[in-house]
Amino acid sequence: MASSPSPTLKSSPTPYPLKFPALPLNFNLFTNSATRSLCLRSTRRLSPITAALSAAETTGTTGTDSGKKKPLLEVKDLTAVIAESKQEILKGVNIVVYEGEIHAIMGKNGSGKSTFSKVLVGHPDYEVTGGSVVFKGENLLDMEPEERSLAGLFMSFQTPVEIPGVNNIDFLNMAYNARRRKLGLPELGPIEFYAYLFPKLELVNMKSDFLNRNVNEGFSGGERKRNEILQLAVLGADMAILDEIDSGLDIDALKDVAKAVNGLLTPKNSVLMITHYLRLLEFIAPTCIHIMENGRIVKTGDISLAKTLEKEGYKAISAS
Ligand SMILES: Nc1ncnc2c1ncn2[C@@H]1O[C@H](COP(=O)(O)OP(=O)(O)OP(=O)(O)O)[C@@H](O)[C@H]1O
Repeated sequence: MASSPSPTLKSSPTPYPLKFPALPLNFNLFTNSATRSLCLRSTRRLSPITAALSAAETTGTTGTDSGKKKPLLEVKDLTAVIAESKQEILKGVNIVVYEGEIHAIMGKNGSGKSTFSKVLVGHPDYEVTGGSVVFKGENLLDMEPEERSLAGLFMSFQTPVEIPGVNNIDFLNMAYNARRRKLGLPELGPIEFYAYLFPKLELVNMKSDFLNRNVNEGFSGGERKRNEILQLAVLGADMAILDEIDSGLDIDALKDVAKAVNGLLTPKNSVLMITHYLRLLEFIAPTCIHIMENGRIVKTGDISLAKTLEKEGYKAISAS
């Protein structure tokens, strides 16, 4: 993202062993105009850099019209089952995320939000049974999980995993260098890497002690979340999927994480975040909020949807 030298980096070398099934997909791009019109794209709160670039856009100095943004992620009629039991969880998800946008997915427990994000990154627990996913113009479903992350997809999991015996800085250095190798760039040695890493630590307001601890081992819930954002800051992404990044965070940590995410935003990258609470959305202003119910997005709107939810609960907006 903004502070990363490379815009398309991987969250963690998650070596999912299973091959994702290739599907007969329609490669045509599509526009979900109904969803677009329900989002308040003009009211997104922007980071200072983004705001400056957007201001330049409106005065025409960059030559890019924000109305002509490219779609980054296009999901059409996506259905998926649990690989083992074949139970259908996603029952036709439709969503389009354009460059520079922040989308939030909310929904009752068990509605399919995490499953959707895990299907996007190619988690082997799920099998896609229909629909299409186009990421940066390419068929995402045809890519291996590692290729997806190399293509610029980052996912911060709801429960970040521990990696015993591997310390944080070595892990980050290894993952970052793996990415540089893929890009044909020289690897960074420990000293150079530390110089690159240090400002990212400041960005997430994380103490350097955490670098020498094993990845997530003994980390509190909040520290794990902060560490996930550190990985995002180090590795970068075109699209960051943040699954309940706010859970377990105290108010100061929430502000730090939100500030870090906002600081990583550029007009070119996007965030898809899953949350239950309005409070995160007050710090990271979303372009659109989608409500997921029973494996489908049943409503799309602006921040007022989250405010209604907070006040009245899901009965106020339920489709059923
Ligand atoms: N690997 C799995 N094995 C068995 N059931 C699963 C699996 N993955 C998802 N499910 C089931 O699918 C449904 C959707 O789960 P998912 O985690 O996507 O919901 P969610 O909307 O993210 O919920 P929450 O808000 O509680 O995190 C749930 O009923 C869950 O138990």
